Amino acid sequence: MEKNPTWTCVVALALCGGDGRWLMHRRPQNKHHGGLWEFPGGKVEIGENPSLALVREIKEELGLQLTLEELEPVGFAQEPPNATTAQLVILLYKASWSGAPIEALEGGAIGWFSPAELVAIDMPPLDIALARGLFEKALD
Ligand SMILES: Nc1nc2c([nH]c(=O)n2[C@H]2C[C@H](O)[C@@H](COP(=O)(O)OP(=O)(O)OP(=O)(O)O)O2)c(=O)[nH]1
Repeated sequence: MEKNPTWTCVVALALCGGDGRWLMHRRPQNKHHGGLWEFPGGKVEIGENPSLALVREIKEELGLQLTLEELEPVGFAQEPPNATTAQLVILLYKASWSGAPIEALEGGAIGWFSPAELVAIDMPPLDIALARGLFEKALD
């Protein structure tokens, strides 16, 4: 069996506001995938629980204190195996938000999008698959 021990686990959040729009974060220009819109989140650290990693990332990036109970796993996407770089595996969770306005605390920008708008913005390849899976029923 071929083994790929170098994959990287990323956790990401699909956050739905009270008006049915979803939050996306625009990556700072100087980063990998700079300028593209992504679900907020980040890399899971070695030995870290994925849901706890997402709670940590969202606190750092958006200043929101989510609880584990609020996070619903809704899908995942993974890069094809690749001999030269670590394969990304993204776990997507869903939560709702109707509290105070949110800002991007670590650079970049945030935006709120309807499902139809969200699937049309510029995103990294894995996010296109995640967004389509998330809104499969809504877009039919
Ligand atoms: N947070 C997040 N990252 C994503 C998404 N889609 C996607 O391809 N990625 C990639 C970008 C990054 O390479 C990696 C997440 O790492 P990160 O959010 O901690 O970003 P980072 O700036 O620390 O990563 P990097 O500079 O090392 O690339 O996953 C997404 O929807 N959300």
